[in-house]
Amino acid sequence: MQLKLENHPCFNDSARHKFGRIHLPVAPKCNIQCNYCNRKFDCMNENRPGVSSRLLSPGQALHYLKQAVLLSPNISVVGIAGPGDPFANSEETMETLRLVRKEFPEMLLCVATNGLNLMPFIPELKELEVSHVTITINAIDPAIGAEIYAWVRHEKRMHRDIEAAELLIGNQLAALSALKAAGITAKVNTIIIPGVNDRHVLAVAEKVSELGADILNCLPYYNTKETVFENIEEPPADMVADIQKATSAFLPQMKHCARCRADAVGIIGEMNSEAMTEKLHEAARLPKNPSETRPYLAVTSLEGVLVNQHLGDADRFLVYGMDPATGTCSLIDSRPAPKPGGGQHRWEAVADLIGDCRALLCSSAGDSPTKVLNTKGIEVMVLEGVIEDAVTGLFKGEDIRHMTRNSRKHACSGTGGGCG
Ligand SMILES: C[S@@+](CC[C@H](N)C(=O)[O-])C[C@H]1O[C@@H](n2cnc3c(N)ncnc32)[C@H](O)[C@@H]1O
Ligand code: SF4
Ligand code: SF4
Repeated sequence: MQLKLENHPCFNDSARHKFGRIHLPVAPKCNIQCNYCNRKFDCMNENRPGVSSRLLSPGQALHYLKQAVLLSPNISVVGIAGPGDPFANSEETMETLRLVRKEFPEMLLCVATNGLNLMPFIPELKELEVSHVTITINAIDPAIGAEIYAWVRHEKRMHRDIEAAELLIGNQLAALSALKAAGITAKVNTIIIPGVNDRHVLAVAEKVSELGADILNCLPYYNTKETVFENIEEPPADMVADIQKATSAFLPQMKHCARCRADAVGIIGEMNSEAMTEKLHEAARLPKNPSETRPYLAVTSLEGVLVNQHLGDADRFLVYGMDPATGTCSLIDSRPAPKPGGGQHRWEAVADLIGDCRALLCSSAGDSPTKVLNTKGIEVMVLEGVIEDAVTGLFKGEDIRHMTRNSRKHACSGTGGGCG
């Protein structure tokens, strides 16, 4: 199938009023922290990068896409742009791209990334005919990069200061060259941050043009609360225009970027419609794999109010269901746990016991039971808090990462979403 590359509304100015894009919010985590990005808040009226009203699994995303194209048949591009970084969630990202490519052979595929972990995936992106990739490159000088990035986490190691910026910039530039070698159209996003990199954008443009970038998107930084840069003013329009003019000596410019949400859908610049938002929320309420029928959630709890018991200590599993008519959750069963001992067999018995549950919620769990339950299709979610809040949130497809115990370890596994 010949893809119609000219129909991408972000890369082709003349296509933007005719064709729409859809962002599938399947990538919540990020592997770096930009000092201007906060993905914690979502307000449906807020149109900024890094926010998404729901998160989807790859299966849910495919279901949503099928509904979305019925409502908006002019969608020509499926993109993954967060809410975090596609390649900090590489399994979910690649699985989503595979599912979409299989079901929609004519669709343009697009990803927007910080580029840190892009390189290993370029061969498969090429194979899947992902035609457009955006890398956000805000600096090529590590001293300036060190002011923009609080930290970078790569291959299980944390990096800070100049070392972090050097690693990130090195990987970004190498990935850009590799994208071009693979024949993929590459856009570079550079966020203009007054007093930080505004005098450096020209140098970025020159370097990325040398490496073969196809188009540059110099977009104004958006002032966002609860970020390191929250006291920096947004750049005035004339600063943005001057930078775009100067950098056009090196590269064609994208000037109509709307700094979209990670769940943006439809024509660029228009708000998501209510009907579309309802489809997104509906998809998020489905089981992670929508073709599975596992209607319940299992919980371990000492007293039946809080998720507060280690899986290994559970003497019974509380099973919760949701009444789709009323949207209310209730306890439907309490199932005695198999007796301790028996190693692997005990966990297999637990998996059978709660085989109608899509996930087990507990305050901690060992690697071995987690593995057995995962293999049987039951997700083990380690979290703490009120049972009712957790199960209602999960059944409704809401973001409950504030309850997960891992979320307290790394600031950037917070909520939210956006693209480039
Ligand atoms: C939310 S990110 C998701 C994709 C990927 N993590 C990245 O950074 O390219 C999408 C785009 O939004 C931009 N962005 C995030 N917060 C922003 C802000 N406060 N102002 C302007 N652009 C922002 C990012 O720099 C990136 O170009
Ligand atoms: S999601 Fe994108 S913009 Fe936000 S911290 Fe990660 S890389 Fe930076
Ligand atoms: S954020 Fe900019 S590049 Fe990304 S989809 Fe919106 S308009 Fe296109």
